[in-house]
Amino acid sequence: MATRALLALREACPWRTLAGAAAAAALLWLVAWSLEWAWWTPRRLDRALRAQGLRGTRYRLFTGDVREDARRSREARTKPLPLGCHDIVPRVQPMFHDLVKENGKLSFSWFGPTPRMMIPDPELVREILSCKFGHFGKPKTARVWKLISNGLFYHEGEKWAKHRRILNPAFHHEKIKRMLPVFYICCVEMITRWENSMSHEGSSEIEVTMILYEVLRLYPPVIFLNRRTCKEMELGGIKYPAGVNLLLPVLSIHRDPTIWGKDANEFNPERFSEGISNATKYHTAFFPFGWGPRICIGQNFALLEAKMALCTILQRFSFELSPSYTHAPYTVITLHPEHGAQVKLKNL
Ligand code: HEM
Repeated sequence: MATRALLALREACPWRTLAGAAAAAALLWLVAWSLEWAWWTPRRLDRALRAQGLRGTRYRLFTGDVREDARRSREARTKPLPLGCHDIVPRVQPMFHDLVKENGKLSFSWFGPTPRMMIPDPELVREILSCKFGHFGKPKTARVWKLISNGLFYHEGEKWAKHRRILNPAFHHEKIKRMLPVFYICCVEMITRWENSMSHEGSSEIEVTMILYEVLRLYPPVIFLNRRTCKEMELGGIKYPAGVNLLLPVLSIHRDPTIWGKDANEFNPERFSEGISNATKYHTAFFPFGWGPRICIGQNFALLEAKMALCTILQRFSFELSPSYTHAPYTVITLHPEHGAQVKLKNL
């Protein structure tokens, strides 16, 4: 009776049957895709890494270690560091610090459903960053995450753009086009002033450069670089399957005592007295601007600007840290002081 009624209904409106079948197929596809993305792929990658003797954290469904990482960072940020302490990894990257303590230097954690392998060896870092064929590409943001973030931030972004256009007409592209020649003249003037001051000051550039290098070693603005294997790749005798994130820990390599010596956590610009390549036996142990084909295109500009600023201040003022300064380095995209860096200037 019921079957007959159903058949009668289907005959009356066949498009409903088709729509129902399409919805069921889409649902099935979504379930299969989610299972593959959040469960089977992480399980397969986890097995492949552990089979080669690598150790790491246990995979947690969907989030991996992201929530635990955030919790440890919040906890670490409650405690500032003593003044002059440059051992900042436990505060800035508590999750990676604990990972290495528990599982050794060559270990992995989970960034969502993707394993994130730590590569602490500067020679391997060089191999990864020098690759020109895209086998170790920069990881792309997942499409799902892009959709979510576009949805979340679309209105804010639109408001921000309007605000910029209304309140600050300098952001209009016509204005920027007209500003370019002036910007060019300013740069030429800045370089000429720099060259003149260097011809008078003699060796002071080499002092300032060494200081900047040492600051970039202990406090690199970019504390790690990320790459992703796009196919199975062998590195240091280990086979990494496609889809593994490789974390190149700039901050940890820059202060590793096996590379920099016992004074790795001390501020000693002298170590750069014979240039970067002679500061350690590893050429790529110092890479605040990255390395290889994707090296920072702004590094010379950034260094020149910092040297100019430092030289201009040092010629006119002496300065010391203000008593209100708290040593609390932390990262929001880049590494910087959580409560600012207050200094007291005195006219020379
Ligand atoms: C102290 C200042 C700076 C530091 C520490 C720094 C650091 C870096 C690092 C580590 C990378 C490589 C990222 C990677 O390989 O994944 C990079 C890339 C880049 N930087 Fe900088 N940077 C600085 C200043 C600048 C400035 C002033 C500019 C522009 C004028 C700039 C423009 C770029 C661009 C466009 C890239 C991307 C290059 C590419 O992917 O091919 N940077 N930067």
